[in-house]
Amino acid sequence: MSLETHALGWTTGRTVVLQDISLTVRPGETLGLIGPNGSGKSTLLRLMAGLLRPSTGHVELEGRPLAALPRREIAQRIAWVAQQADTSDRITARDAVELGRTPWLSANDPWSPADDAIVKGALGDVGMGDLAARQWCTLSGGERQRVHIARALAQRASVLLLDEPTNHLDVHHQLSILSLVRRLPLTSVVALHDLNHALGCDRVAVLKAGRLLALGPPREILTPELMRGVFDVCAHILTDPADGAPVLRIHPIH
Ligand SMILES: Nc1ncnc2c1ncn2[C@@H]1O[C@H](COP(=O)(O)OP(=O)(O)OP(=O)(O)O)[C@@H](O)[C@H]1O
Repeated sequence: MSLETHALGWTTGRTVVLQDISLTVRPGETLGLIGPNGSGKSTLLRLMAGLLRPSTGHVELEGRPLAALPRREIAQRIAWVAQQADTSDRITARDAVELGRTPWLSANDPWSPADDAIVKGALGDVGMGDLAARQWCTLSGGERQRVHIARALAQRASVLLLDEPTNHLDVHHQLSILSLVRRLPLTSVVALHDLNHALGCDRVAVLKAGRLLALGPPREILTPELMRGVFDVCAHILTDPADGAPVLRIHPIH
């Protein structure tokens, strides 16, 4: 399912946070969203998710304006994993993942064994099957993050929007979650700080000060010049002699 932004902008008070963002997320691709702190990544994701109303421009889902779609349909099509989301409710990990099925339930479509299977599968996909019965408040930050991702997977949406999903995760789970996202037959947009993770995306979009600076395959976009201009670092791509994979070496300019 394609997701497009057309001249999208968001202003709060006198601050222009995002300006003139036009891009197409292609069906099935994983698009990495990168940029320095405060460049507008979360704001762009929230606009794409329909959680914020654009000040200018609009978002289209499969050619239809997001603003014209009913909330329930948006929830069936777009799953969103926030950077930080918490709850003080007394719920288990499984309860949290079951919330992902909400957009699909109705009086005519009550909870069924198929929903149980989807929830179980999603918990297993993020390696949380063994902790399904644990109370939310007893989970570590990384375990909570994995449950959030499982909740989004259980939603069975066609578009997955993730805001720094590797936050709190140990290196094993960072890699397994990102490779899971890449393998899923979904259209995904992932805000990332680790540029080596961005190298694994189909394409990257680079934001700076609320503007889209570049969009394309990571090896073409992440040039030493761009990395210096956007992130104020020296960086170049090396090739791992073991398997030929690209690796970004990053160091300070001075
Ligand atoms: N509600 C708001 N009111 C005022 N300023 C805001 C608001 N929301 C976002 N901003 C500002 O907009 C800018 C972009 O914020 P955003 O969270 O989108 O950036 P980001 O690229 O996701 O940053 P980070 O990498 O630090 O998570 C920041 O300067 C932020 O302070």
